[in-house]
Amino acid sequence: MKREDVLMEALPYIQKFYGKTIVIKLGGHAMVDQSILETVIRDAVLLRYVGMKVVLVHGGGPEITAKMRAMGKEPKFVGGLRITDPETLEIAQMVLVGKINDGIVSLIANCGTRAVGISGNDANLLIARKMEPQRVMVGDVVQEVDLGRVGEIEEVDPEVLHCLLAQGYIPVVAPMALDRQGGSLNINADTAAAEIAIALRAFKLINLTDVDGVMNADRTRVYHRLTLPEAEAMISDGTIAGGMIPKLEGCMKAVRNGVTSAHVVNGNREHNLLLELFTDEGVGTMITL
Ligand SMILES: Nc1ncnc2c1ncn2[C@@H]1O[C@H](COP(=O)(O)OP(=O)(O)O)[C@@H](O)[C@H]1O
Ligand SMILES: CC(=O)N[C@@H](CCC(=O)OP(=O)(O)O)C(=O)O
Repeated sequence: MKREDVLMEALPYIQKFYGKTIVIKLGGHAMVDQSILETVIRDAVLLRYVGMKVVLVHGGGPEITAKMRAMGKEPKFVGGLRITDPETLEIAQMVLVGKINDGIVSLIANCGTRAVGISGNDANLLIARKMEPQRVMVGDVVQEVDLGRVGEIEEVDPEVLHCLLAQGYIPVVAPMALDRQGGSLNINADTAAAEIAIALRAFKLINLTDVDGVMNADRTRVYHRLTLPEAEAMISDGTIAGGMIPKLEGCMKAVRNGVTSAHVVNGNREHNLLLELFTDEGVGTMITL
């Protein structure tokens, strides 16, 4: 395809998305290569300059895991959620807020754009309550597992994001929340991104991760489009596992609550964000009603 054709293919999409809000979730597994991360950030800045309101929500699971191991702690997950004792909460806060959030803001600044890093703790953005113990199968027996300081989002106050977007800043959000007593809770970043997309009445939620999209059970095929019933069936029959569970559940909740489409895209391939948004065929999985 000629270079001018590429630009012309993008035009109807640029027109359609102009002025719309897009929430981009940057998964920890999509941030392992610094040079690719830099291209993702440049793509996000481009979206901002073609008129979209861009909000970034980031994860950092692999880095939290690495830091825990370095401190002699073995991470444990239930349904893709990290069991978070008080020490793990401190590590998560340090990694997510102190390191990753700050790093993304700096990368955006390097692209000549102003970003503001916040966490869900700021300005009542995310209010959560401690998650109820989860039932898990251990052998043939159902056991209840307390996840510790893991939060379930109860309320989102998007005012701070509206203010930042109106002033032209790119908000960069770390997935923490406060409970009603002012204590911090660890929030899965996919869930945080979905709730923020809903509260902002975003047009799109894009999940950047390390696989080409939602795949079948033996991981040989990527689904380019999924409806809610299809996605639900894949969760029930166990095709969806680990970190993909909160991701797909977040996408489904977003779509059920007014977000036009939610996407799962491989963020480890350069410019996939632009290709998903601005080409006819896209590159990942698009989830719609
Ligand atoms: N059906 C599925 N299709 C694609 N990926 C899946 C599926 N089920 C589980 N996964 C796993 O989900 C992972 C992505 O979730 P996660 O590790 O939490 O990523 P991130 O850190 O980007 O949020 C993939 O690397 C893959 O191993
Ligand atoms: C409760 C819970 O699991 N919180 C996540 C927060 C970070 C995250 O979600 O990072 P990814 O997007 O890279 O997976 C965690 O501690 O790993």
